[in-house]
Amino acid sequence: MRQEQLIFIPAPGVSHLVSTLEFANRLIDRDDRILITIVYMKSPSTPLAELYTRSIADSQPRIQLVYLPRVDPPPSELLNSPEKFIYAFVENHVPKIKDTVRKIISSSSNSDSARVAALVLDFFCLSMIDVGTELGLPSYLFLTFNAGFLGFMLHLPTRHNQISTEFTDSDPELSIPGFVNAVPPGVLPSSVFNRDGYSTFIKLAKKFRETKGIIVNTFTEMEQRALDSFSDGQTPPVYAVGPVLDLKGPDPGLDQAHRDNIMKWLDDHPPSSVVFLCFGSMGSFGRTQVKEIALGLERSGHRFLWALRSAPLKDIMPKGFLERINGKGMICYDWVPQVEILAHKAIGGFVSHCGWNSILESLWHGVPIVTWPLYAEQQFNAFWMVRELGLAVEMRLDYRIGADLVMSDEIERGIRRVMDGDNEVRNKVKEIGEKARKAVIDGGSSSISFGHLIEHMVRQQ
Ligand SMILES: O=c1ccn([C@@H]2O[C@H](COP(=O)(O)OP(=O)(O)O[C@H]3O[C@H](CO)[C@@H](O)[C@H](O)[C@H]3O)[C@@H](O)[C@H]2O)c(=O)[nH]1
Repeated sequence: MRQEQLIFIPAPGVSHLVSTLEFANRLIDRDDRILITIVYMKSPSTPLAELYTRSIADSQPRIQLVYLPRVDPPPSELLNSPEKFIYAFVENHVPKIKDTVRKIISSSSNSDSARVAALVLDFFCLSMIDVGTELGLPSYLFLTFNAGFLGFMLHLPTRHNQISTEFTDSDPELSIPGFVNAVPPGVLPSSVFNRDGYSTFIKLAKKFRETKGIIVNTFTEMEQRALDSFSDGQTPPVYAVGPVLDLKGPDPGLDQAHRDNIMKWLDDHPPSSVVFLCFGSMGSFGRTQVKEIALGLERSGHRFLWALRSAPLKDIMPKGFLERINGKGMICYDWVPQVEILAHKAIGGFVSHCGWNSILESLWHGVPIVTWPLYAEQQFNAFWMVRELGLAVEMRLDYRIGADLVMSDEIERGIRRVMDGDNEVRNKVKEIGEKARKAVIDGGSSSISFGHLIEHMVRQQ
């Protein structure tokens, strides 16, 4: 049996790795011929991502991890800017590693018993498609975002042909094939309002159609309309293979006592009575916003589990807050086992920044979200879930980190809306969660799509 090697080039953040590595595992489970090489970019700022990637590679002999040598990082003023991060990564970092990646791929020799079949690229690494082309290898995009966002990316070059400058707040709403509603510019990623960020988006968007296929972490039952719009004869085949979730969570080193403490606390509360607040791998707030959240939580009267993810801020909490919430609320200053928490029956709602993994994990467990997007494509995701799919309730759709404060009364209203609101969204979320589980089992839509993808990837040469 000839082995088929796939070379994955993921972005180094944990939230991109979590679905990418789970996808790699599923490919291996599905097909004995497949071997996977992960080309890993070490970064001192992502120790958890490295630990997680190592643990996956250690547990699966058919996944090989190749570390790229460190290169000088892009200037920190670019890396730390939400508008310029994509420009910094794509235009400054990726070019510095291209040669090494080319060498790694070239040295992954083809033989009678094994061949390199394809590259699997993250959105942020899509310009590596040039390396694939030089070496005569097909490239696939593994998109860690949703099909709605894919629709936006595929539409960008059309918009660019008419208006070739970055977006502005006064731009008209966008009409995108496959969308019910026009898209207000306020929900687009902040990078597209910046000249450099916009040019990077256009560059990447043009590459989408050069891929051999686009793999999306979604499922047909949820995003049928958007997915149908890609059968336009111009878009490469799109494979909806999700939800691709690691239900154990991307945190192999998490302290067991911390985990147990949270789970024990949840065990003491009635079903669907606790609202969970967590803002992804990087989301945190300044002191004044933290105080408003505390006030909003208290006024809502609901039990809560709040992943605050910053040093204990006892001095800025409202006076007497920590004593008053005793027993009714739990604040965690550290990473929490989010997937396990969402699976707990005590959780009744989720205040989320709308990262795509968080959304999928929440739907999977039938927990409705109230939207509080912060950066990246999260505003778009909030719009998509609330306005297009009716699968979340709105606190904010277009909030951006560092913008105005979200005041306690708005937070209180948002929490009440998700915890006490009518059951329409909750029921829809439960239903779609069941459909998600069916999609990935044998004969389900994503499982079938997965099969087509493997055929395409390993039989096409
Ligand atoms: O305390 C925590 C915080 C996060 N997580 C997990 O970390 C992942 C976070 O992923 P996601 O919800 O997608 O959020 P981000 O970390 O913000 O993800 C980035 O990557 C996503 C996928 O590409 C994008 O949708 C987001 O906008 C982008 O910010 C999820 O698996 C969470 O379960 C935990 O387990 N515990």
